[in-house]
Amino acid sequence: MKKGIRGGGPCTRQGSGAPAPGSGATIFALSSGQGRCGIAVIRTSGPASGQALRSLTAPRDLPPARKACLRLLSDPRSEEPLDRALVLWFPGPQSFTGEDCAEFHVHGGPAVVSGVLQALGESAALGLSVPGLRPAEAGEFTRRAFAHGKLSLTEALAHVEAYIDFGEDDNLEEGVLDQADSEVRELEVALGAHLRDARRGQRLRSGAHVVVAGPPNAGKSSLVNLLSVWSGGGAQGRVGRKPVSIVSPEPGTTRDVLETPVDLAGFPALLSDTAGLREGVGPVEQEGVRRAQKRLEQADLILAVLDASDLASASSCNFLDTVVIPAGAGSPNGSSQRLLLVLNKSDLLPAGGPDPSPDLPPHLLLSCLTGEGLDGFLEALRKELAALCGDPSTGPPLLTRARHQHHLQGCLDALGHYKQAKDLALAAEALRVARGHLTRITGGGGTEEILDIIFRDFCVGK
Ligand SMILES: Nc1nc2c(ncn2[C@@H]2O[C@H](COP(=O)(O)OP(=O)(O)OP(=O)(O)O)[C@@H](O)[C@H]2O)c(=O)[nH]1
Ligand SMILES: [K+]
Ligand SMILES: [Mg+2]
Repeated sequence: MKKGIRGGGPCTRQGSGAPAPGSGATIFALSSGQGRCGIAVIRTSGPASGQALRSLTAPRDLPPARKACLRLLSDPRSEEPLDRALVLWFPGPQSFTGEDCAEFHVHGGPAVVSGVLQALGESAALGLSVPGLRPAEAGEFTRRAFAHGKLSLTEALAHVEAYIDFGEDDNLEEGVLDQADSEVRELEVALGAHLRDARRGQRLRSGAHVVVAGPPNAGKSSLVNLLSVWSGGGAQGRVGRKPVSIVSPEPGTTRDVLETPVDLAGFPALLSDTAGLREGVGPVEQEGVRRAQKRLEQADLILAVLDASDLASASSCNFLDTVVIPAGAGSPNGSSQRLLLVLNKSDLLPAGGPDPSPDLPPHLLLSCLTGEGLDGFLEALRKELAALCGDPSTGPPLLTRARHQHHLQGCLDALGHYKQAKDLALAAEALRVARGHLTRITGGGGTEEILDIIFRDFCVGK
């Protein structure tokens, strides 16, 4: 029954000459197998389907939607009876193609079938009451179904396979390939987005890397301690954690990277305090600066801290130029590193005075000393983390399992092979591999569903 795929030969990946979908014409075709069978199904698709149905069953009205009714079919021109048949009316968009469709289930003898097909064709030729009715091109029903979004990707792949396996007769479903190409492109985009989500899922499980950086004495360690206490529940009245970093008025207090696991608004994070970034210092502090810079590169989120009352200093300007501005303009390595700019020590500014830095990139004013601006800062932080980790309550489903990631990547690779395949057999094989990966993610059901489609639409193996 199954012939297996063909290699090379005339079977190249070229589209059929079938008209573009949605050209407005109403098409008809025998959609069950040719030859002797108990019941033959003749389908129409397009705006004149209702009229076609009425003209063959005159003087009766359209049957109720999607209900099989027994009707006497007769030739609209000669009024000669053709057959007693079951007819079905599928008003679009709830139909196979998405357009108005009609089905005639006639007794399968060749005389009856050709009589009905002829009647449909003649009614068009005579321009009786059914304008624009013509025989369907090969694959045209499927193409229309695609055009109206009626075929899922799995179905599309099944159609392509069916074409390879069974399409050696005249009923070539070539048009389906163009559609499969565009479906594959869409799928590639969607898979790429899901794979990027995979990193977000990892962050959600193991914590985002949040690195506090800035020039010396900006108040980085003060902010780390504040967050650490707050995340320990201090702000909610529970017992706070002990401060972890040494705070002092002496610039260059923090010399090493200090890590604290914290829970920020429900998001796990690894918070790193770092040495103040400056040049021209002794070897120990220099090493601290080197480590700070290394840690910055690994950050998912940079909390950039400046002293709001010291924005014009060389170290502030240098930090803005080398860290803040480049991150704002999109990180150099194209990663999804984010940055939140905090102007600390707002208590040192004149009360209610103008923003000291209207020219800076978007920023928040905060005082670690008085707690002023803390709520706004925490809310901004929560948003950043939600963007990084994916908000489980609102975001897209996260890929948290490595197995999913593996199969998505496998599918994406196979789609790449599909696009490069010069030969239809290789293209189909790539699609099989791609679909195999997908069904392993979605779990079961795939093969049965696909066989269903093959048998329904291609009437193979009756
Ligand atoms: N007025 C005021 N002083 C602050 C504020 N935050 C921190 N300070 C003070 O600023 C000084 C430096 O604070 P740190 O937290 O040690 O600053 P740092 O950025 O970690 O400094 P280094 O580790 O030396 O780079 C300390 O004396 C803090 O008490 C604030 O919001 N307002
Ligand atoms: K300090
Ligand atoms: Mg410090």
